[in-house]
Amino acid sequence: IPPLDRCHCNKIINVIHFTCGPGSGKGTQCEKVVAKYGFTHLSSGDLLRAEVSSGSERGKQLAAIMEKGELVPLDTVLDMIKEAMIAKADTSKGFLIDGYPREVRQGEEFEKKIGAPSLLLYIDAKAETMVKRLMKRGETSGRTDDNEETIKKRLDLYYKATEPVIAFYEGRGIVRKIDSEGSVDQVFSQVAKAIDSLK
Ligand SMILES: Nc1nc2c(ncn2[C@@H]2O[C@H](COP(=O)(O)OP(=O)(O)O)[C@@H](O)[C@H]2O)c(=O)[nH]1
Ligand SMILES: Nc1ncnc2c1ncn2[C@@H]1O[C@H](COP(=O)(O)OP(=O)(O)O)[C@@H](O)[C@H]1O
Ligand SMILES: [Mg+2]
Repeated sequence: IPPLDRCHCNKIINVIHFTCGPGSGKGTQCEKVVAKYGFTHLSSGDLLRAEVSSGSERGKQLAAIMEKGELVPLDTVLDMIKEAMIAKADTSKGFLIDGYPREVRQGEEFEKKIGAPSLLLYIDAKAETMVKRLMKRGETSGRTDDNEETIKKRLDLYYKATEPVIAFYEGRGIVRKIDSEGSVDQVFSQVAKAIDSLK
């Protein structure tokens, strides 16, 4: 995929990363942000699951990694996001990148190849809250990674690889920490306040 040419880069406005734990409510909150602000929601997990359901050879390799709760190769997920952003660059009001970065070097690569984020939203949820929500979601999601064993691995990976991302961006003053222990609407009002602070 060609690097983002200058004109596309100029159009990549307002990149907001949603970087928080599995089951913290990223997907739920992104849906509400899209409804209110019209941003383009790109979920790394959804892009990967689409590749898996295409039945491609690459999809099979990705499925094997995802069901173990491990990270897929950086270039794979970054290229998917970049491709999706280029496709929408001309009309997008801003990008909500859900589930990326999941480790510091993903953030660094994103900035090299696409651009710097304006905001990093971090929903702070207790481990037991995330487990409870994912187990509940697993009853209907049909996802191969919403089971007790994989959830535990995803949480371990989150604390080891993803939480350092928050500290990495904290230094730049673009992190907004959201308390997850309220209702979906209470969480969303904090998310909206953080986005409104961008204006
Ligand atoms: N009780 C409760 N459940 C929530 C809340 N936000 C999301 N959920 C549920 O928790 C599960 C995980 O939410 P999701 O948005 O998929 O989180 P993600 O894994 O971070 O993308 C889903 O079943 C949601 O319906 C919340 O604020 N309160
Ligand atoms: N940025 C990423 N880097 C590497 N792997 C990823 C990334 N985003 C998603 N994945 C893979 O897809 C799986 C599901 O991600 P996602 O749908 O964001 O989960 P959730 O919404 O439950 O937090 C992850 O456990 C991981 O295997
Ligand atoms: Mg999600």
